[in-house]
Amino acid sequence: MKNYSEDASRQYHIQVAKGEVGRYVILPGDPKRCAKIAKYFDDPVLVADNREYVTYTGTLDGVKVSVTSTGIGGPSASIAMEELYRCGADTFIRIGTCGGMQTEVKSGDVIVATGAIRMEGTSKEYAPIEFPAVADLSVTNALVEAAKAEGCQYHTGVVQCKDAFYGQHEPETKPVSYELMNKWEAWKRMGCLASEMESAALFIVASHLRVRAGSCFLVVANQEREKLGLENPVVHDTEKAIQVAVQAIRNMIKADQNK
Ligand SMILES: O=P(O)(O)O[C@H]1O[C@H](CO)[C@@H](O)[C@H]1O
Ligand SMILES: O=c1cc[nH]c(=O)[nH]1
Repeated sequence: MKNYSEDASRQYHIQVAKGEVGRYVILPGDPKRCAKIAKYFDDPVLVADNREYVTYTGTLDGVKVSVTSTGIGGPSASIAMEELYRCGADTFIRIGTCGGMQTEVKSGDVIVATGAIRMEGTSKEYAPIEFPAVADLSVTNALVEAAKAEGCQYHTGVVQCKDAFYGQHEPETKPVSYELMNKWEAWKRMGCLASEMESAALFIVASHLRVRAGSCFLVVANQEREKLGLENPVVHDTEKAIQVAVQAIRNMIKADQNK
């Protein structure tokens, strides 16, 4: 593909060059989360800061690792993964925030996604809707092992992805969100744990590129608990979920070294 970047050695959006990232990359949505994640690396260096894409590279257990923010939604997340892949990355862990959907999913809990509902647009430009958005098994196992080791309250299962954040939170005010309102009940009955915005696109792009991807999230709040009058504080501290993602990368490094 033609590279539109002024500096042709750098990817157009993330402004990273080949070799500047490790094969293991943590993907938060929020660019401000990158510095918090890089603090867990040895010798972290800011590689690039362009648009919503902030990248740091350092090491974990002597192995080169990176963090790149993806911004909000599938379009920018897919760009991050495609360009990071061109720079040498092949193992990705998204660490995000989500809204709980099952009553047992509480604010502050951690979710590890095993798959994602493709109610967003980006993944449909990569694969027919029949192809499932599934997390890589080795990354998912590494995340579960990490969640156990970190001693957090965690859940594993399917998450839902959409493009309209306010379609999730105020569907009754948005006529075209009727489809989402109806399907929301079906997803809940099928056990869908939480809603967020990037994993479906990331899992499908990962399948397309034949790379490994998984996701973990902090549950910020749960609108279903709110509706039932159950306790539902808002939690913003992503530190525990970050620690799970970092430990999962360490687990992946170890597993890959023992192959
Ligand atoms: O906290 P991040 O990683 O951005 O993830 C969630 O938060 C944003 C919406 O507030 C969406 O990107 C959603 O997926
Ligand atoms: O409810 C929520 C919280 C975070 N992110 C989402 O997409 N939804």
